Amino acid sequence: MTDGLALLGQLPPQSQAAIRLLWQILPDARLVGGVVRDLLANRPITDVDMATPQPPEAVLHALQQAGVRAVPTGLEHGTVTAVIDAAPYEITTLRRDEETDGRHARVSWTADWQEDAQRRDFTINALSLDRAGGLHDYFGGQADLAAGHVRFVGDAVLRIQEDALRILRYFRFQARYGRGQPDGSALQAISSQVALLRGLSVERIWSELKRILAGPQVVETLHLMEQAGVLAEIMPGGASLARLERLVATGAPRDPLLLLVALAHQPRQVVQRLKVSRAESDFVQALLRCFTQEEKKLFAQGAGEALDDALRVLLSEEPRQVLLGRLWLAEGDDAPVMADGGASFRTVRACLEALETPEFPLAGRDVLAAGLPAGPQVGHMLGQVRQWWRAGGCRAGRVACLAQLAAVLHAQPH
Ligand SMILES: Nc1ccn([C@@H]2O[C@H](COP(=O)(O)OP(=O)(O)OP(=O)(O)O)[C@@H](O)[C@H]2O)c(=O)n1
Repeated sequence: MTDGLALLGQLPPQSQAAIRLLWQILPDARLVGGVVRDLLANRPITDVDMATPQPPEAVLHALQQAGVRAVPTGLEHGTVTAVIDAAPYEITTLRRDEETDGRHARVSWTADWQEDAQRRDFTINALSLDRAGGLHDYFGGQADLAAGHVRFVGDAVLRIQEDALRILRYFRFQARYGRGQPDGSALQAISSQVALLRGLSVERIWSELKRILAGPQVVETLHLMEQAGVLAEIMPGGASLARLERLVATGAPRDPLLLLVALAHQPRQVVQRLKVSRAESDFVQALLRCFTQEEKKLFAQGAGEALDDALRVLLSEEPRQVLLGRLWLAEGDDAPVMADGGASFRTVRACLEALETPEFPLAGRDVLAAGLPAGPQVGHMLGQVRQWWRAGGCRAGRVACLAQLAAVLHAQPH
């Protein structure tokens, strides 16, 4: 028999020690769900879930007896969270669904591992790993994972009706693990249940969509979502894949927000409706600003001092990631009108990457030290010198800026 821990080599040492301790306290517990899938797929582990045939009160008691902090995070669902070295480990009692309305399930405990596996969404998520290293695979999940098949456990329609988020989870796993011909019956089931997506919170939709957009098989997966009528449901204002495909084909970074802008017809409307975070929304708004005709003309000229100056000025205003993202979008859209079919965009990107972010070298105290009394004119004066600094391609250093400040002050009417 292999030691269960021997398979955990890719986990950080802290998690390995925690699981070792939990297996000492609850020897019949198993690792379940995503952690087993990702261990087998050799992928980074995000969180560790365990299941046990012990009822939650017994789990709570055993952990407390062993001196482990235990929080009853969802006793009615059988979940106790052990906190070890400030990291949470969810331990859930094996469950069977008594009834569900698609959002809330009434559950009862069971000691039957297969029954618990049967209520999970996909075969690749229904695997469990015991302390002795035994892998329990009731529905062929290991073979599906190896073959890149995402299959529902049992009846796909029922699984979706239990929780409509599973429609998006299906595509998330498809984008991450899917290979070859997708399961036709799953797609048919999804098409028939697509209206259930309307009952999901926008936060849950966005969280899944972001992960779909980050998946290696994003293009193929979005095509499936389009065919199944899912994209139309979750993208207000509509979506089309051509621009995103061009972006991916040119080798753009797989940034979910960049891909979202390329995908959505109305990206502003989408980020508003999906209630994305403030930082994400700001990033999208910034990506959507277009380069001016003058900037594009400069880009078309290729590398040189004028381009470096223009890019330095842009960098003094906006984060590098935004500018790079906007360049990728512009390349996809404008390559045909550029004389060299987009080669200059590559040059512009390379120049941008090579430049340091310019920092305006003066602050308010320099204006005060130059003799101006405190007040709104300090900011005004700084602004004037900054404008001069930008007009010169943000090249001037501190000494030159101080000289310019003195000159502007001198020229002021007294
Ligand atoms: N709608 C859902 C959500 C979760 N699960 C089950 O609960 C496990 C844990 O779910 P979650 O932590 O949300 O996702 P993971 O599969 O663990 O994936 P990841 O950790 O990458 O988010 C899943 O593997 C699956 O067995 C399910 O059956 N149906």
